[in-house]
Amino acid sequence: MQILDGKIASQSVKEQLAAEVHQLLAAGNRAPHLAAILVGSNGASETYVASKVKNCAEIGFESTLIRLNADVSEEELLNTIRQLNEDPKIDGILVQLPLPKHISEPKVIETISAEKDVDGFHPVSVGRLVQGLETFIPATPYGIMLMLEHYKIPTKGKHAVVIGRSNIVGRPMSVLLSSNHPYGNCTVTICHSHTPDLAAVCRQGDIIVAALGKPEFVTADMVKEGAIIIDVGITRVEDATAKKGFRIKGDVAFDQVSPKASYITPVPGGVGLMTIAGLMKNTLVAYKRTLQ
Ligand SMILES: NC(=O)C1=CN([C@@H]2O[C@H](COP(=O)(O)OP(=O)(O)OC[C@H]3O[C@@H](n4cnc5c(N)ncnc54)[C@H](OP(=O)(O)O)[C@@H]3O)[C@@H](O)[C@H]2O)C=CC1
Ligand SMILES: Nc1nc(=O)c2c([nH]1)NC[C@@H]1CN(c3ccc(C(=O)N[C@@H](CCC(=O)O)C(=O)O)cc3)C=[N+]21
Repeated sequence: MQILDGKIASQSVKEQLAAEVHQLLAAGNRAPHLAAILVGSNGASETYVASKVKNCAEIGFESTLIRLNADVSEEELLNTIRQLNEDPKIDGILVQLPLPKHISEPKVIETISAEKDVDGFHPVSVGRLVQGLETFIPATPYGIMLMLEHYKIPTKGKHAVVIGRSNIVGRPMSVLLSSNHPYGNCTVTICHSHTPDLAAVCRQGDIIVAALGKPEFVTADMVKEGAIIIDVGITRVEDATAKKGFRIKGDVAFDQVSPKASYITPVPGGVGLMTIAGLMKNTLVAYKRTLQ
């Protein structure tokens, strides 16, 4: 069993990005610039956005964090996005999800200019992904592909079982794994809450991507010997003995599943870090298009 270390793999991606930014700056160009919008304050979202801002600084990107109150009107949020769309100094725009209930997420996502949609959530980006055209790939599935690439794990011809069909993880993941991509060409089964006998489906998986948001859902009896296990889940579970009063748990029962796996991603320290690397790569692409 080998652990797929998100720290090592994301560091390698970020070093490549930093080197590229260094060259661009030396040639007299401005720095790539990511704008992140955070509506309200939610502990987990705060952590992710802070991490995105910190990663931008590490690789030489500029970033702007725009904080809006939880009771901001939908129109005000849309206007903020429109201003960023028009701003030539901004290359990528990200609106942290989830949003408060009174705001329509699809409306917000469609308002972001497709050229700056570094999250890859815009219908144009999704359509291009499905058609196999060049596009912004949603950061988490992109990060998983980068992880497979870093560790050179062959996927061709394998049966991949993806648990979860969300727009941000499960659905785009299933599209990528089934696509004609160097780390795709899998036969994919996508599962959700109406899948009968999920355990039996999982046991057929040479690769399992767990993205359902239920801590330690995938247990050893659901996993084929030698399977590749990608754990996307991030759930904060209260734990009085932990430093911050909570622990982060993945969707896979790591201790019992890891002895059966050929490769497995830990949580934390796995897919989450690759997600940020994917976002940074998308931002650099958006930036480079503005130079042409
Ligand atoms: N590491 C990272 O970078 C990221 C981690 N995450 C984490 O990944 C997890 C999933 O996130 P996200 O996709 O946004 O979550 P959603 O809640 O949007 O989607 C969850 C999906 O899992 C399915 N599901 C839920 N329960 C079951 C079940 N018992 N059996 C089978 N399928 C089930 C749902 O089915 P149905 O559609 O039928 O409701 C749904 O399709 C969360 O823990 C989240 O925090 C998310 C983004 C990035
Ligand atoms: N518009 C939008 N884009 C997103 O990409 C997006 C989003 N909304 N909403 C929420 C999810 C979640 N997400 C994560 C990013 C980084 C880690 C991450 O860095 N995890 C680390 C640290 C975990 C921790 O300490 O909390 C790890 O797994 O080791 C996790 C999860 C991005 N998301």
